[in-house]
Amino acid sequence: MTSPLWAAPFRPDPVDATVSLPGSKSQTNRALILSALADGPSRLTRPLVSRDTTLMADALRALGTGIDGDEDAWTVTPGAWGGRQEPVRIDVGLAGTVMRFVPPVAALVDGDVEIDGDEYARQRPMATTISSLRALGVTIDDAGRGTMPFTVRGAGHVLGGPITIDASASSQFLSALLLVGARYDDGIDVRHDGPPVPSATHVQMTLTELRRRGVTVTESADRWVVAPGPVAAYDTTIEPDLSNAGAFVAGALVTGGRVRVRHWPRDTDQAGDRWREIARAFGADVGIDGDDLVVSAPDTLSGVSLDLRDEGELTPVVAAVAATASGVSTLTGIAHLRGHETDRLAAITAEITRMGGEVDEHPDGLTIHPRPLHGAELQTYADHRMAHAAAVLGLAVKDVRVHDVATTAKTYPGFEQDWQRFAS
Ligand SMILES: O=C(O)C1=C[C@@H](OP(=O)(O)O)[C@@H](O)[C@H](O)C1
Ligand SMILES: C=C(OP(=O)(O)O)C(=O)O
Repeated sequence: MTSPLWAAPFRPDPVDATVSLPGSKSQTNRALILSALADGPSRLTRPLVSRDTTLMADALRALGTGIDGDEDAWTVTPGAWGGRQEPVRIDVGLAGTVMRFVPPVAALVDGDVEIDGDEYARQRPMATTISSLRALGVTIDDAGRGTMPFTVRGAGHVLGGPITIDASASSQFLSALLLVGARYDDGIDVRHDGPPVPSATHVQMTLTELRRRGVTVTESADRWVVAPGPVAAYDTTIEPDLSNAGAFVAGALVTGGRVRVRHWPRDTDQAGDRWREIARAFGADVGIDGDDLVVSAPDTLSGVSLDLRDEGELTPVVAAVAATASGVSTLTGIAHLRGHETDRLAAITAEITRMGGEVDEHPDGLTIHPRPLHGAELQTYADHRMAHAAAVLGLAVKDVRVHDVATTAKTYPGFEQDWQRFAS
């Protein structure tokens, strides 16, 4: 079900706001997976409670994990992996982390686990998940589709060992195997063969989270080795989601304003930390004040030239800012965004064009030209980040109405209310 048309708040003068963000999706879902595989209970403080993380928690519960608590903290109690289990069906929604991270874990139960998701999820790339599990000896029934729905017929354990995959369509194929690898009999030794793996920051986050839990993982060019062994229980506090913070930084940029983002972590693997460099590239003044990030926009935004391969998820909001800049912007390294929640390169091009903007769509990027923009009804394609981009454009340009802003609940329930407050 989609939400009614939303009149995005317009702000003709500079915003000056302070915001606090909900927790990181990528950290929460990694912490859930690793806690479910651990040798004892773990506590997650300030987890993100959103559609993607609820789907992950429900998936792990279906596989025997105990997850209890409230919005402030969850306790994750691992089940006994390897036991016989009745057939279950897992709903992955449109969550890449759930659809790619859960099947290699489902292979550890002795029983059938059906994996399916939203209608559009069936179009997201999944062939590498299916072929890599098959190469590791796991039986998968996908009726020859190479996409969802499919059934993992787990045997209670996975041999693991050496495997070669092509993770160029999504880093999540690689992270998925690394996250579970310690619990495979021989660990996992993954080689990547293909065009570059995107989202290096997310792969780094996977390695950091494994090491925090005592897992031995080594990396060299295009090869990652996880030793078999226990995953230590680990209590963790989830950082604020910096990719979602990007919408607010962008809101300050497009209005010539200022934003203070509370509790910006000093040392983080989050892709959104790149916003510090991105805001500077647009001409902003960016500083750390105590625990906070403070971004002050220039009077006129410069065009930017950015390779976003390692932080592709930032692209829709970066593109929205670029559409309001005074110069041409080029965003490159992002062919893999065509397999995200929607084909984001096509979606960004269509929506900015709808407002009178001009975008050249390339196989692996976008060129965005400075053009006067006008109000329009913007589509969001069940994509939370297209909704954030639409909100940013609506702040800068009068009369923007947005279809299905509620899709932001994928990673940020309450976005609409927080944005309204930010804009007023
Ligand atoms: O591992 C993760 O948490 C993610 C990895 C990235 O996926 P891709 O490599 O498919 O872009 C990113 O875009 C996604 O939002 C989250
Ligand atoms: C690509 C994204 O999500 P997912 O985890 O569904 O791949 C995203 O959040 O931008």
